[in-house]
Amino acid sequence: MQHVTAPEQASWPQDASREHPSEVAPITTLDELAEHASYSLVESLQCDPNATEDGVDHAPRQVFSGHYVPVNPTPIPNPEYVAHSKTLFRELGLDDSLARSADFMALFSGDLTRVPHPMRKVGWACGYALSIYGNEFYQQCPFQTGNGYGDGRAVSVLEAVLNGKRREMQLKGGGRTPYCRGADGRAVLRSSVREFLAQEHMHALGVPTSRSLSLYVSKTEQVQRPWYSEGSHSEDPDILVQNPVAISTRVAPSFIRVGQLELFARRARKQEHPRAMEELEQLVLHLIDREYSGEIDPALGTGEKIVRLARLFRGRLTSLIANWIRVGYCQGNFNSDNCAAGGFTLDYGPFGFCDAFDPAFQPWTGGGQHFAFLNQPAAAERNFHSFCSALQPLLESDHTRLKQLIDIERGFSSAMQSELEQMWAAKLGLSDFNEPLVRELLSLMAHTPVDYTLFFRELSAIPDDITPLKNSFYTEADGTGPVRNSMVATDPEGMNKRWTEWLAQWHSLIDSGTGDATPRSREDIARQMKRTNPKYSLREWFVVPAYQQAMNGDYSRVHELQDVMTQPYDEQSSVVEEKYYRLKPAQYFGAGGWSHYSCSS
Ligand SMILES: Nc1ncnc2c1ncn2[C@@H]1O[C@H](COP(=O)(O)OP(=O)(O)OP(=O)(O)O)[C@@H](O)[C@H]1O
Ligand SMILES: [Mg+2]
Repeated sequence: MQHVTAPEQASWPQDASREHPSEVAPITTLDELAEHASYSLVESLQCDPNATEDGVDHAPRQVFSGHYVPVNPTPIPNPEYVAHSKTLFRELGLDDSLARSADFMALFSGDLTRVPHPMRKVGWACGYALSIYGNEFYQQCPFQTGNGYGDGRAVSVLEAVLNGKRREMQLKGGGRTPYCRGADGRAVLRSSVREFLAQEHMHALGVPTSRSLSLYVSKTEQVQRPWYSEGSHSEDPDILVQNPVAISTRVAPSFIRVGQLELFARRARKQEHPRAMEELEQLVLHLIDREYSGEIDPALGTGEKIVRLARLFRGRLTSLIANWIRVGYCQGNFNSDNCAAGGFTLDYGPFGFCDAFDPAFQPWTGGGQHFAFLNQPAAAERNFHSFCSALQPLLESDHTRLKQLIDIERGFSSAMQSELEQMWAAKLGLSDFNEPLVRELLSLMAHTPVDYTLFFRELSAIPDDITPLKNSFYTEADGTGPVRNSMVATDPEGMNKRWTEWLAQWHSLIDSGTGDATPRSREDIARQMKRTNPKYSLREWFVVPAYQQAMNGDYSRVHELQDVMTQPYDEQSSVVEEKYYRLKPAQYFGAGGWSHYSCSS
């Protein structure tokens, strides 16, 4: 797990050599991949007793108990290869040729009928509950009970141990499940391209995340989704568009969400059935096994494991949120059902990367301010509350540990604060957090306004005066976008003065080396800052042309973005720089689909 720690250690890009499989020859066939299949979830957890074995279970219904439902994915017809992640293939020990091979493609476009033994011919979907900003919801369930909510279009198809790590592979858009709530179970190419690119970009940024394995599109099946007409500035979509359906496969140690623990805790609390408490405990122990086995000794008793789990998840979650803010990422809809209990980023639907810095940046119109960019620490705290509440029933008779759990929950905001302070210090090349410096910076950044990514990258060169920083300032005086009412428009001289004063203060801090055991040169500091502040981020206005072209069968832009965005800290070529190291053009501010969206699926 990456932590925002001392600047010397703040080297977020993953060490590629660690990801490379050992000398073992890469897997080139599905038969070889099948040898690694190992289904811990279905083997150790409870199946819905009302489920059919063949997984033909595609209509909305209530699932009252059990951790999973066997579900047969619905393949997309006439699948075509769009992309695969070479980086993840290498980590898993898969040969690139597999991605275009017929049987691999069949499996990861939803056809399990021909998979080799011991792969299972049926996938599985899980139920989960929803809390929005810490408040329990039932309304989203068609039965108003919570029993019909969960993986509505996500179907896991494989668990395998590859290169010594257990991974689950989950189709997104794999058709209807009992949790589909009457919807089509599909994902369109647009949203699939977004999620596919974003997952690998986040990994390259050094932010824990689910990963992208593959992306296939149907050449013949399309579905309708609400969207924006060309040039629309409306908040809500104003037209319906036909979109090809696609299946992307994501990979993680598990897909257990905070909402999933909540579902079982709610049942246990209400004693909905005789095995409810046991099912909650099984799920929690399974989570520990899948996500925390390296840090929690299996020999410990359950109570102690639970306390350690809470402490570890708190550490991962606070580090995750600090990393999101470090790279300008807004999840957009950080409910408990989009919060992975393993502490990594999950569900790239409503997300966006900040262009013009705004603490209230929120690309998803349905998300509200509570899930906005700098409110994410507070949203995470609510999810952590939901997480701890779900563990509580298991400690009811163990007062000492219950008290420890409560203390861990209470400590969230100071743990979060400390992660944020280390993150801001690292972004600024400092060893210590300096509150007035950061406060003034955030105010200046918002009021100027500046481009979040460009600003920190320009600053990373440690300029002598503010001239280079101005490359990151939005200056169009056309009264649109972020410039309206900004300092650039209303008080340019005052703005220059404040920036100059701020820069002088920052210079004096980096040159004084406060907090450093051995003083660092400006070159060292700049190097560290450039590994903390990415040069490239996956802005929506880069992704739109990529999915638009992909909808016409041209995937070259997707591949180009994949390439650029998986080396986000590197300078890259001048061609790349010209194209992707840029301020967002004024016409995209406020444009539906480019700056905001209400439908993310
Ligand atoms: N087209 C669809 N058909 C069936 N269920 C859907 C569809 N779109 C979304 N859902 C379900 O609605 C719920 C909320 O949607 P949300 O946008 O969070 O999900 P998502 O992007 O599909 O999910 P995930 O969190 O799995 O990445 C989820 O439980 C999801 O499975
Ligand atoms: Mg979701």
